[in-house]
Amino acid sequence: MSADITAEEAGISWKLTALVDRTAAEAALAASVEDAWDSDLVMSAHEVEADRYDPINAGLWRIEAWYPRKPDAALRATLDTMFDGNPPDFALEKVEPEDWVTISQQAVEPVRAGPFHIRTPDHAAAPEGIDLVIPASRAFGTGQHETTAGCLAMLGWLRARGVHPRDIADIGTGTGLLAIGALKLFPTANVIASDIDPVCDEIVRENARGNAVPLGQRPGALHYVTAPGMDDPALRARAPYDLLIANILAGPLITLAPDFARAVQPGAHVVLAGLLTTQEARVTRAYLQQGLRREHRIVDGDWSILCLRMPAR
Ligand SMILES: C[S@@+](CC[C@H](N)C(=O)[O-])C[C@H]1O[C@@H](n2cnc3c(N)ncnc32)[C@H](O)[C@@H]1O
Repeated sequence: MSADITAEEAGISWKLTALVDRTAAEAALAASVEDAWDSDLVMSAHEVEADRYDPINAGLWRIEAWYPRKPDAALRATLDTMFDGNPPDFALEKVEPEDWVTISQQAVEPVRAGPFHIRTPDHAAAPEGIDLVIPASRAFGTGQHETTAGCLAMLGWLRARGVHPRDIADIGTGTGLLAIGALKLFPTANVIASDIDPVCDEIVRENARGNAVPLGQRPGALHYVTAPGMDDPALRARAPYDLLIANILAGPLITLAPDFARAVQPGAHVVLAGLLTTQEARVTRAYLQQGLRREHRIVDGDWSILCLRMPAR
């Protein structure tokens, strides 16, 4: 690293780990969403399962958190908020930069999710199922993750119930997989996909071409924009949507609830993912407060995938 590049710019981050009881873990998760999620700390918590390597800590919760800078006063203040002035002793580990997305996508095996079969170009098409081809890339969304697979399964569930959306938005599209899947299921829909990360622009376009999905602003085509949340003229102009999909994270999903509710029409479905089962109640509450109703949920491991609906007039 050269002297004038900061550790953060070089991609170095710090991982914090601690074991706490369930009450402390749940209070910290709640605070991470409601009070401090806009800090740079990203946190998850999982109950420690009893196994032969760790029988003693079974029942405790392992908190894992990542911070993009060397731990500082701002981090201490955030942890004080999360743990009500009494944070546990965190073990600290420096994490060297790696292209985690690409690494996690190497050697990915084909996945079945709802009516879809997702594979890389190295694998053969399956004899049945809607074939989606997504090569490894620097964006999230190969179908391997529970949240992506759950969203695809939720699209299949909607289709099986006779839902035929015409105006679809996929917010936080990553590789574009959900938007492309939506177009395969609903081939005459207007589909717009967006991501806050500019790297997705080229990747979504390549994946659209690789799956014979036309790009453009007409029915049956995919339009892509780089934007945070709904903050883009094209996203606003195409509203109201009758299907909005967002696989992001619990904190942003809660913050975006009013924007999403404003962007959908009566009777519209909203598919949300990126939330742990422990975060489901808080995310659901944010959307119920905006007038939506619960329609369906899929739970896969620690992850919940929600389908909510704006009541028809
Ligand atoms: C978990 S990935 C999901 C990718 C893909 N939709 C899938 O289901 O696999 C979340 C994506 O949301 C994007 N994202 C995060 N916050 C966002 C925001 N406020 N607005 C738009 N995109 C966001 C990230 O850059 C990332 O690509």
